[in-house]
Amino acid sequence: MILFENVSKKYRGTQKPALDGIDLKVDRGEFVFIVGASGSGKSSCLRLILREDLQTSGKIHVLGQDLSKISSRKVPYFRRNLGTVFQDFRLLQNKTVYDNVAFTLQVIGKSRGFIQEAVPDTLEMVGLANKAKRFPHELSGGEQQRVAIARAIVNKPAILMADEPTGNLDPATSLGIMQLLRAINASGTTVVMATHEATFVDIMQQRVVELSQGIIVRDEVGGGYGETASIPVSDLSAQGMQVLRTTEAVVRAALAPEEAAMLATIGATQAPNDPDQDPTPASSATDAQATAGEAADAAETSSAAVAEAAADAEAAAEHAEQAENIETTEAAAQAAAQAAGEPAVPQAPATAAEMFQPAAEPVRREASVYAEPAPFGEADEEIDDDFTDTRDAGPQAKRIPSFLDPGRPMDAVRMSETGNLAEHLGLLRKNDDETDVGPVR
Ligand SMILES: Nc1ncnc2c1ncn2[C@@H]1O[C@H](COP(=O)(O)OP(=O)(O)OP(=O)(O)O)[C@@H](O)[C@H]1O
Repeated sequence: MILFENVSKKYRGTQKPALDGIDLKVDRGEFVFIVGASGSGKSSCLRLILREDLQTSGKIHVLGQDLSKISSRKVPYFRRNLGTVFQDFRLLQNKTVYDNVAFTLQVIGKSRGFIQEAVPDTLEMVGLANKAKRFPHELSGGEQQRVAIARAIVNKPAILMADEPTGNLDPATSLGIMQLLRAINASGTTVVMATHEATFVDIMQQRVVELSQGIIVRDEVGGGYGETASIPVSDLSAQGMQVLRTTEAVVRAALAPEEAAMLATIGATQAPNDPDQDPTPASSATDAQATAGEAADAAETSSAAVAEAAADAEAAAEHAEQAENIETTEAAAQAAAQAAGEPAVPQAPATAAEMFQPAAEPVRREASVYAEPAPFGEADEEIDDDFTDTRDAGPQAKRIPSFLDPGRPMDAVRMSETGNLAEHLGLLRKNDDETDVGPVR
């Protein structure tokens, strides 16, 4: 689906290439994080995939097309198959939420009937059905990013590219955005996301491609953010470590209600401990009711874990004033407050059960049904790409995210207390002089 062969990119007037001999293959349905310190080449990589720029050498194929052979005239057609989301949302300020999303379809000449159906469906999916008439300045940052995501997916792209989509958002809001991206991926869309958000990368356990000075230094399935892309561990005080751990504990705990709902849904439809099976909706009204009831029960149970994590985070936040080089204190406290007093994910589109139902059948039928994109040029004969296949057979489409795996223990707070999280994050390593100065988590 995306293939880089020995790709280099050198900008005019620069000494070193931004990308230096990159080989990368992304298959249909994958969720890939691209991580790395600032300036490592993440955005350059995304820009090449989008054909916003051309490589200096090497070959790039996306959706079966050799990008260097697509004429400028055909580039807009090519891009119809790619959705893009950026850190700064890039919404049209003088248009309503509805019109921002509809505009994408109007530009490419979709019929009014199609637009009238697709836009509400997509807004429903991102949880903004009731904000269709609002203008961007009337929305929170998280809501604006949801509009941007709706705009990116309304034309059912094969690939969703996200460049630091949570960069301007607080942890709790970011969590909702990540859940949304995960649901979109679960419906079959390939997601490629450049990010500095170590916590989410660690938790989601998807494929991680790490860049350092334009070179891929790691390509790992189910990886974490990695130390070289993170803060220098040696700089962390004990209190700082505690905050770091607690932040992840809070995020995990905040996920718990949804996990519980997911598990209840899965439990109603498939054998436990079988993460390879796709969750499918309940087969009858009775089943659906039972599932909803179980989800509610499970969510209630898990709220205790949320409260516990919140208390833990508040305690950590008190200590964190002394922690140098750590700016996550406020974020941890915010997440704690969210977890303690409000629904765990205030920006989430709906209840946990509703959130995950679209990832199964309804999404494929409605806003996330990814029809075959219209052809935009001659097919590349060299590459036997799966561009025209149906979308729901991707590897991730059949996979439950690993942290929702019923077989995986999920006592995040306990993990935090016992130091297992630190181990998971690689924070127990001593004398690590390989770390790069990256973003503060
Ligand atoms: N248009 C440009 N002209 C010249 N140099 C550029 C240009 N764009 C990027 N670079 C350089 O290429 C290198 C990689 O930049 P890139 O934006 O891809 O990194 P990044 O990993 O996305 O960084 P960040 O996380 O800060 O966004 C950097 O050294 C940057 O200065």
